[in-house]
Amino acid sequence: MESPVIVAIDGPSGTGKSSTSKAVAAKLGLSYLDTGAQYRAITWWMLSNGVDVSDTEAVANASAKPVIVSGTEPVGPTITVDGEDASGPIRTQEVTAAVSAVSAVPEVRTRLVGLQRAAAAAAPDGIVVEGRDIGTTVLPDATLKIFLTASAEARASRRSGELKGAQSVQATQDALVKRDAADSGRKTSPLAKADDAIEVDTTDLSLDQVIECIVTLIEEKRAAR
Ligand SMILES: Nc1ncnc2c1ncn2[C@@H]1O[C@H](COP(=O)(O)OP(=O)(O)OP(=O)(O)O)[C@@H](O)[C@H]1O
Ligand SMILES: Nc1ccn([C@H]2C[C@H](O)[C@@H](COP(=O)(O)O)O2)c(=O)n1
Repeated sequence: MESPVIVAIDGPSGTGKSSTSKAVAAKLGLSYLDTGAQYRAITWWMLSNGVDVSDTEAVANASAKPVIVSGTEPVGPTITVDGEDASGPIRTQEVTAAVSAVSAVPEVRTRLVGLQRAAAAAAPDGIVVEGRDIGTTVLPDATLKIFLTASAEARASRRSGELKGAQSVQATQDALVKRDAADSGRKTSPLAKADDAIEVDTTDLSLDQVIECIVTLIEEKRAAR
């Protein structure tokens, strides 16, 4: 029997990690894990439970409390916090504005990295895991590591399409760049490309082209085993 294939997909915000990872996993019959959703979920719990997210010690002390469960089916990934569906609330502007501060706290990262490694170990045929530190820290022995990039302009224009004009493209771009700087600048496992990751610049590629490129790279890795 073939050993499970583990794919790490990292990169800055809005480069297409979620859309690409879900589609690749669905095409190849693999599980899928959105680790950003887990950082958002713990942030939502902190905000909902009156924890001051700028107080590192308070966040660290509370980090073991929420029960976070991720469903890894790529066509319908789920996330619950203390048994409650969190898929909507974790996408609010309030959570987006606070998530970088919470995810910089080492105790939060230790807790979630444990969940992420457990999910990868439990995936029967393999998994596509997306985030910021998957190739560098969470799954350093992944079969394939991809680092997605795209220009700030392309990423802002993609996100603005989703927000349907609720925010100007420039404001969206400023927020993306600010979050990337915080995620890249933190001490504990910052957003970074692993030395052995393949960089794919998606600025001028359609989503289908990116998906095809990564499926091909996985098939090449499988054939070489
Ligand atoms: N290659 C592409 N061309 C055009 N649009 C794309 C491409 N890839 C993704 N998109 C679109 O860009 C938006 C952001 O994509 P997605 O949510 O997958 O990015 P992400 O890297 O996971 O972002 P985040 O880190 O903020 O969660 C989505 O609307 C998606 O449909
Ligand atoms: N492996 C990860 C995944 C995510 N984060 C943090 C940093 C992001 O700004 C935030 C939200 O992620 P998104 O939903 O935009 O993918 O979560 C991290 O630190 N490490």
